[in-house]
Amino acid sequence: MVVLAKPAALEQISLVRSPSVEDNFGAGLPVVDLAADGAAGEVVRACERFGFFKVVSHGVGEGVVGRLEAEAVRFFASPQAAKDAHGPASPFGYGSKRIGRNGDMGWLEYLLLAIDGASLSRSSPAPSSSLRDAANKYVGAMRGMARTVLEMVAEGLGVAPRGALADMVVGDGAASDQILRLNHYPPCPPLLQNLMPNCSPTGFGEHTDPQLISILHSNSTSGLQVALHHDADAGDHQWVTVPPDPASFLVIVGDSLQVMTNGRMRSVRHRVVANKLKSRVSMIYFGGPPLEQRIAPLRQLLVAGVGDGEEEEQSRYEEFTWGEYKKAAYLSRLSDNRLAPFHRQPPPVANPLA
Ligand SMILES: C=C1C[C@]23C[C@@]1(O)CC[C@H]2[C@@]12CC[C@H](O)[C@@](C)(C(=O)O1)[C@H]2[C@@H]3C(=O)O
Ligand SMILES: O=C(O)CCC(=O)C(=O)O
Ligand SMILES: [Fe+2]
Repeated sequence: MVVLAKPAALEQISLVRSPSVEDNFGAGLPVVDLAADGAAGEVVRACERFGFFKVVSHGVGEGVVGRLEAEAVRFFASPQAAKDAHGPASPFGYGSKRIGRNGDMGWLEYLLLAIDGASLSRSSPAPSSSLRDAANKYVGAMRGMARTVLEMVAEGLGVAPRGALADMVVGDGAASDQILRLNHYPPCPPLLQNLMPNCSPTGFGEHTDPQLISILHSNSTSGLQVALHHDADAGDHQWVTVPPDPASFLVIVGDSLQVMTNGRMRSVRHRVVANKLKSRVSMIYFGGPPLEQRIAPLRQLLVAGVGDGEEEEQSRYEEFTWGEYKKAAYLSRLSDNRLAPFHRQPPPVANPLA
């Protein structure tokens, strides 16, 4: 028997089947033109069916994106010692391979930056003033897009006021919990390709994002896969590659939005597989509410369509605050189903024979 040993650099990083063109999302990829009439309905449909969508006509200038991406590339290309000076990530700062503090590993390096209001937090310093300036402009653009999308979610669901969700994340007075993440996935090491040509290292293991929404941009290197929904929780899912498009963004539904819509919208499981030939660089804005925000279904969704004498829809989740959920999330492994402990048991069905 021939036993193939993984290259040492990849120890503890799981391998997955290398994606092929057949795994690509084809014409069914949900795309929303944010400037089109009826966009709010399209946003809701995509979030309910897939838990994510691609955004075009977003109005974010190429320069804003290009400048931060160039800063990220420059930072990741700097000497290891210079990068390590900004780490280890705990959770903010520079991290390499280690994701979170519970043993998850990936073929990537990253910079996790806290956001305070409309700009980077002074308490988790950026590596340079030029990166900070570029990141602040980018964060401004992401906050604008988060507002537009969350207002469309409210409008499309018939929830008033339009700002009910958006204000939690980007409201003027809200001490919301936002994060900016810059990821760099080097190409798969040639040694592994020679040994196991059909396998690729996991860049970022499968997970759902805990916040309300995430807005993701990547360069033109593929790697992101989403689990097609039907029974993702039961482990019965198909990984589909989302073709990269640097001119667009992806909006991803997070666990908190799933709860606030009482499960109508589903947080989508996603992962990144390292590319065989090229580096992938991604930049993600995570929009979470203030720590004390109650995460529970929006009342108007529970009573919508309830007639006289009818009972309103029950929440499918135990109540919690974002602070409580975040604490539990950061104690969990990446692939855990973080909402499972908060699911309410369905009420017992009355026994007709009793
Ligand atoms: C393993 C982990 C990394 C993570 C915190 C966690 O314990 C579980 C959730 C992970 C995640 C996924 C989305 C974002 O990338 C992230 C910053 C977040 O808020 O939750 C990461 C966390 C992290 O990398 O620290
Ligand atoms: O890098 C990517 O494309 C996705 C990363 C991701 O899912 C995350 O940082 O939560
Ligand atoms: Fe994610």
